[in-house]
Amino acid sequence: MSEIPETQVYPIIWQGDHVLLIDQNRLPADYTLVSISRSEDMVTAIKTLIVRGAPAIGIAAAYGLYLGAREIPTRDRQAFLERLEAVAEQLKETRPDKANLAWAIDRLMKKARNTLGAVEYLKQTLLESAQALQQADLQTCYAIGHHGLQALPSTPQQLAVYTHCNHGALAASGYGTSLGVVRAAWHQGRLSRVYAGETRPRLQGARLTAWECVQDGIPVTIVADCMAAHCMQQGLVQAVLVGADRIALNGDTINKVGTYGLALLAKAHQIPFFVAAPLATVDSQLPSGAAVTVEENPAADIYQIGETVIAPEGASFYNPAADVTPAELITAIVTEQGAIAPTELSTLISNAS
Ligand SMILES: CSC[C@@H](O)[C@@H](O)C(=O)COP(=O)(O)O
Repeated sequence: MSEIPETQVYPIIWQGDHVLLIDQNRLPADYTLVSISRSEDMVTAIKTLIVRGAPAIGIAAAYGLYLGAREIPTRDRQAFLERLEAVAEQLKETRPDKANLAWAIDRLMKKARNTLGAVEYLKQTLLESAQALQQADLQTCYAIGHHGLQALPSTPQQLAVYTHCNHGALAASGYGTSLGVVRAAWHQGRLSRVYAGETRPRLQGARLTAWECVQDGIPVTIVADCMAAHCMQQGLVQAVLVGADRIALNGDTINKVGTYGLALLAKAHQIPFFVAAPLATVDSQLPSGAAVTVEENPAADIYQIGETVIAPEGASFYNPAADVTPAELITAIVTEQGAIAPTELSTLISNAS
């Protein structure tokens, strides 16, 4: 693997007895750290998108579980595990679309149940497990960056890529999934520019992806979402890179609303469309995306921008958080184990488990 450049952005920082989160709602205007000492505050931070992006949410929730465990006074192991289960459920309900959330919580709960010893020891084990998860995710992001770089079209020598939402360092433990591929390409001289779709309504592309690119000196052009087709038609981009909230076993991918439209456009313009995500984002209980229902976000996201109302009274609003991209529109899914065709995913998962 080529040398891994350092990234300066770590959205979740364990500070000895509490967690610091970069407040992603305030970027890029303000770089503010929010201190989280209680599980309940982590629940709020995830629900309000202070921390966001599927892998980052998984890690934040893992720390949230430890913070919740710390608050449980009993020394009785069974009673402790029962109360911990309730904390786990509360965390899992925060943003259920994100596969990494249940994945992380289930892993820690299994660890707690299978660890022998006193309650205090279980608590310490939960903290160490959350930290290990965070470290492993960073390595995963580096591996995704490496494999994604190999999967990019070999010509032209320098590519411009189109991205949607934010799947960068801010959305993981650092470095990023799809934006990890961007970083790897940039450091290998294979990237000319990122076209960051602004990603209405919450503007994660304009606010967060563009901010990360600027921090790293990566040339970035922000476009409104409605300009994607035009950019492709004009030959401005040679690949589309997105992340994933959840991937079904057949490769159907649930991600920020707008992803499906981009996949259709990429196919129409014969541009490769890559999904980059850790295997933790694959839901082994989900055979396909056919029956998936997605979260809906508040109507206010649509009828106002900041504090300004932009829509007439009397209109109604529809604000799905995500959409489903059928596997046949995806050129490759880039995981920490390599870039594969969506049809190869179920075999990879059964070999990994
Ligand atoms: C590496 S993050 C992958 C996805 O979670 C990402 O693409 C995305 O859609 C994030 O949505 P968000 O609603 O901002 O959490």
